[in-house]
Amino acid sequence: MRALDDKTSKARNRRAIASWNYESNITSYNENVNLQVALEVAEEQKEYWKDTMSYLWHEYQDPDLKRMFEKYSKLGTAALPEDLNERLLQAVSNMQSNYAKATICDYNDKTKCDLHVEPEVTNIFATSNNADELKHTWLEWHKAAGAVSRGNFTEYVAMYNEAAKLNGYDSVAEWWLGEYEEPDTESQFSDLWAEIKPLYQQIHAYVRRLLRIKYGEDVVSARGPIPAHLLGNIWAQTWNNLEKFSRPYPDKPEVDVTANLLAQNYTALQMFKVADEFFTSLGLIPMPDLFWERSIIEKPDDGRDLVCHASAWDFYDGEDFRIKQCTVITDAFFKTTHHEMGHIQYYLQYKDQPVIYRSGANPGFHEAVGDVIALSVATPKHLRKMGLLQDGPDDTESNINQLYKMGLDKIVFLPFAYLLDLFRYGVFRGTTTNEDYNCHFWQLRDTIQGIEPPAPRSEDDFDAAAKYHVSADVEYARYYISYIIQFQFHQALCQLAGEYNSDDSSQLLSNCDIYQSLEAGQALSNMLSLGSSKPWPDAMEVLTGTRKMDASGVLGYFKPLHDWLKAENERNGEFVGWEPSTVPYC
Ligand SMILES: C=C(C[SeH])C(=O)N1CCC[C@H]1C(=O)O
Ligand SMILES: [Zn+2]
Repeated sequence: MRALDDKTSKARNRRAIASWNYESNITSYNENVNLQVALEVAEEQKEYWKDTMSYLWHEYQDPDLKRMFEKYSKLGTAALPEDLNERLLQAVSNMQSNYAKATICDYNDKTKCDLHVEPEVTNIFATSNNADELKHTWLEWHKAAGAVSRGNFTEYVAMYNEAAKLNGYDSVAEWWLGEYEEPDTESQFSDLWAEIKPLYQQIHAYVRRLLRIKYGEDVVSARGPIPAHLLGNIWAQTWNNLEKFSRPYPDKPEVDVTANLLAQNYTALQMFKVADEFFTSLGLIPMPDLFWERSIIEKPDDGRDLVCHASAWDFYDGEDFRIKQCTVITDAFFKTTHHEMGHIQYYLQYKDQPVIYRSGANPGFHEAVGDVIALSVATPKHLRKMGLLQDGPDDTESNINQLYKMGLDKIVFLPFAYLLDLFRYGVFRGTTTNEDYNCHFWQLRDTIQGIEPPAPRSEDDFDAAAKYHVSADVEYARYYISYIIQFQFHQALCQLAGEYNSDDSSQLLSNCDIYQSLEAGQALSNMLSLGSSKPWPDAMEVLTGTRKMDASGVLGYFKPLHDWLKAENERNGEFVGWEPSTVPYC
């Protein structure tokens, strides 16, 4: 096992270096080297795999050894014959490169056609109140980043499904769901959504009313879905840019730190240093020197093409861990910095595990670590401690405003994250074919998320690929699960930090800040250091004492807001829920 571990560590290290070089500087040379290294490593893995499978590991009694062999037995895409693996890698590389290089023309200045999704398109959606500008930008981005990738996506699905079958799965859908290691994972996901949906419908109805007032009845209907281009985000996945004009108590101060970050001349490096200090205040591991030397934390200004979408990297040598993000000094990026640093902390916590166990207990765990920390950072109490928020009232109205701001990020995100992989499960299983990609995508957006496209859509479009993770082959249920379990983790950590007691209604979970709690830090470390060496319920139990992913955390956290929204929607006679869209999209 030791020898296999070393070989696997070196192989993964080689792959990570080639991928990093390509994604941080997209040239045809770097793209080809990345492809070649991936193919070479796949051939090496095939050799190790034949040798590993020569052992009668199914008979082993030692559960740990058996778990390791079980994980090694999944060869992944390396199971493909080399020519099919090359086609798969090329298809993903084409989509990823297209997404990274995609640019559109500005609405106001038709000669300015160098707008990327980060930072320009993101900034337009954060600041514009011009429905026509937003519609133009939405349509242009979905054409440049989505429709173009339809052919490569179809090739990717075919090759990836071949690999799934060679790994013993009916399709990639079962492979992705298999990463959660429970036979009823798919119904667990659906049951969780059924519990959360009523809360989402309330915030959806409240926001739709205010958008109707702002843009008028003929743009935002009273009983229909909300047009996707009016929600402050190019994918309509989080709506926090609507907080300014829609918070429940507008006369109470807004809780957005962007202005203060800028006023205090925060740099990207300072945001990273502040995030690092929160983790070390819990007794967790500081970012190593190599991290500060090799990370890319701002968009390079040398005109290169690169993948700007934030990412955290493990180079599987126990020393080299990096973040790559095109940081902009905003409230949103302050959160993203903590999110990415949560990945690095997890890598550091399990770096002494066998390589095969150096991953999250399940994919949702990895996405939850940084967000759990950010739940404490985002409290007015903590932001004031950091001098990022003026002193202000700590009354019920302010708490509702705070919960609303959090809800525009966390509640709103859940149906989006859930449907993105419902869509791809259908594609991988063949119930959605390339004749109805866009029709089925918008049926899910309409029925589950209650949003509609700003203009008619057809199969000349392919809007799903305009989302990074679809173009870059990144599974997305991990975020859906993260946004549920992070509240279970937060509750456990807050109790350990003495910041929350379920019997004491005066201590709100949404006002808990675990900063400097060594007890909380130790409990978190005890869970993270396991990596994927144990089934995720064991890891969950170490921190929370429970073995289930359940919605009680998120529903408990937002209960005061849920009650307020119900009363407010009733008071306004607002229709809760939505009728099917009348915009043609099939
Ligand atoms: C920040 C990352 C890198 Se793992 C990310 O992709 N996230 C974090 C929130 C959800 C998802 C997204 O941006 O769509
Ligand atoms: Zn992440």
